[in-house]
Amino acid sequence: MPSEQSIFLIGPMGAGKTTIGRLLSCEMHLEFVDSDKFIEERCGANIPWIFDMEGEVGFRDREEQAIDLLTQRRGLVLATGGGAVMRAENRQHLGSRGIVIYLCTSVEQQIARTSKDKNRPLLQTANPAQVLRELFKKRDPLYREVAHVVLQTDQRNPRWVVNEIKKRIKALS
Ligand SMILES: Nc1ncnc2c1ncn2[C@@H]1O[C@H](COP(=O)(O)OP(=O)(O)O)[C@@H](O)[C@H]1O
Ligand SMILES: O=C(O)C1=C[C@@H](OP(=O)(O)O)[C@@H](O)[C@H](O)C1
Ligand SMILES: [Mg+2]
Repeated sequence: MPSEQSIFLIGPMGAGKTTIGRLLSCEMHLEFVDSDKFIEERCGANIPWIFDMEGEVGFRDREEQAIDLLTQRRGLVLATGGGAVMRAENRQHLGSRGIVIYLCTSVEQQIARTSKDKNRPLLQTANPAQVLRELFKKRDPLYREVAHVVLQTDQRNPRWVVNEIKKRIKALS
């Protein structure tokens, strides 16, 4: 892969985008950016606060700006937020500016990985599994539309996922 190529991780909450992205960037000696962290730093507030004060639309507007800026950078591993694929502009930027990896996972695994974390506003409900199932129905086709590589991560440890991504990227060239 040309060294300046960027890698964009997409997929639902708890798929491991942030965790895998950080590890992958170390292994490949690329810069790592998490779009949620980038938004929080630019805004000076955390994601729950942005959802509270500006609503989901306010967050999505910030996310769209972040995705546009970050996908223009070269040599980056970018972990996106799970809803980034909802806007067509984001899909266009992700799909055309780098290699897009869809990290898939089951709702059961998502619940296991996210239940102790209170920083995902969409999951602070009585029935997060139901929310995740509905989001999956809407978003899975969008993840697949934009992905160059689709990888199932259930029961796979982060090290395995990173190695598999490296293999799959090599196979693309
Ligand atoms: N492949 C994996 N195996 C085991 N635990 C994982 C794996 N991927 C992520 N995790 C754990 O799941 C939680 C959520 O991961 P995170 O990277 O924040 O997901 P995302 O950014 O896709 O929402 C973290 O505690 C992380 O350590
Ligand atoms: O799926 C979503 O709509 C969201 C996913 C979160 O990121 P992770 O996928 O990294 O948890 C974060 O962007 C925000 O809470 C909304
Ligand atoms: Mg994340």
